[in-house]
Amino acid sequence: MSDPESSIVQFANVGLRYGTDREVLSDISFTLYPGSFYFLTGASGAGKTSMLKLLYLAQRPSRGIISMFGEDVITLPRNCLPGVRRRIGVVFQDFRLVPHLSTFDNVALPLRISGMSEERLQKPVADMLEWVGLDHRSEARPETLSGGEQQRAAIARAVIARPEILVADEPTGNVDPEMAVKLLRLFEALNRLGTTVVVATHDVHLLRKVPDSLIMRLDKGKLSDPTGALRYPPKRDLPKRDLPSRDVPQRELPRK
Ligand SMILES: Nc1ncnc2c1ncn2[C@@H]1O[C@H](COP(=O)(O)OP(=O)(O)OP(=O)(O)O)[C@@H](O)[C@H]1O
Repeated sequence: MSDPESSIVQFANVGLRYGTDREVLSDISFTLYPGSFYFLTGASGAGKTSMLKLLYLAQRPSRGIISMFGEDVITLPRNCLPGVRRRIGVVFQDFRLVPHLSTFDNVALPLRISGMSEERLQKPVADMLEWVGLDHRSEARPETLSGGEQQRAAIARAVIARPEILVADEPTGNVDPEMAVKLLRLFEALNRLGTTVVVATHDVHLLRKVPDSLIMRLDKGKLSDPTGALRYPPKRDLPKRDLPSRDVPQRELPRK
C-alpha cells in the first residue's frame, strides 16, 4: 500500500460478502487523508452502509487489508479494537439514540464510557449541545425530539469525544433541505477543526454544497472516483474560514 505514513485509512483489495452470497463490495482500494472531506455516493443497495461498517470496524472484510491510523486492523488483537474505535465517531442512519436517556445523557455517553468524571463532563456536554442548537432540549427524551433534533443529537454524540474520523450514514436522509444544508455546515466546521469526514449519501445535490469535498462512488459494490479522490492525495491544509454565521455558533467546538 502506498504512502501509509500520511494516510489515515487505507483499503487494499477489500471484498465483503454476507454469508455465502455474492460479494457486495469487490476490489475496494482507496486511501483517506487526514483533514479531508469525502462523500461516498451511489444508488440504494450499492454498498455504502456496508463500506461504512468496514470503516467503523463493525464488520470484518471477507478479503483484503484495512489499515487505520497506521495499524493493520484485520490482524490487530481484539482487545485493541475498542481503542481504535474510540478514534472514530459514527452517525448512524437511524440515529441509535438511547431511548430512555435524555439528550444530555445521550451526548455524554462517549465521555462517560471513556471514564470522564461527572464534574468534568458537564461543561463540554453543555457547550456541545449549545453548539448544535439543542441546549433548550437538554432534558428531552429522543422520542420527543424532531427528526432534525435527533439528527443533531446523534451528531453531537458522535463528535463529543473529538474523533479523528467522523463517519455519517445518510445524515440528511430524514430532514428537510434547509436542515440538510445546516447539518452539512456542521460537518464542514468539524472538518475545518481537523476531523476527517466521510458522509455517505445517495443525494447528488448535497455533493455540490461542500466545495472542497472529494467524491467516491459505489456502483454495485465497485468503487470509482469521479474527482480523482482515490488517485491523488488531496490538499492537506484546508483553508481556515470563519464558521458560517447562521448555521453554527461563531466559535470552535467546545474543548473536552
Ligand atoms: N447483513 C446483511 N446480510 C445480507 N445482505 C446484506 C446485509 N447488509 C446489506 N446487505 C446487502 O448488501 C448490499 C449493499 O447494502 P448496503 O446497505 O451496504 O447498501 P447501501 O448503498 O447503503 O443502500 P441504501 O442507500 O439503501 O442504504 C445490498 O444488496 C443488501 O441487500
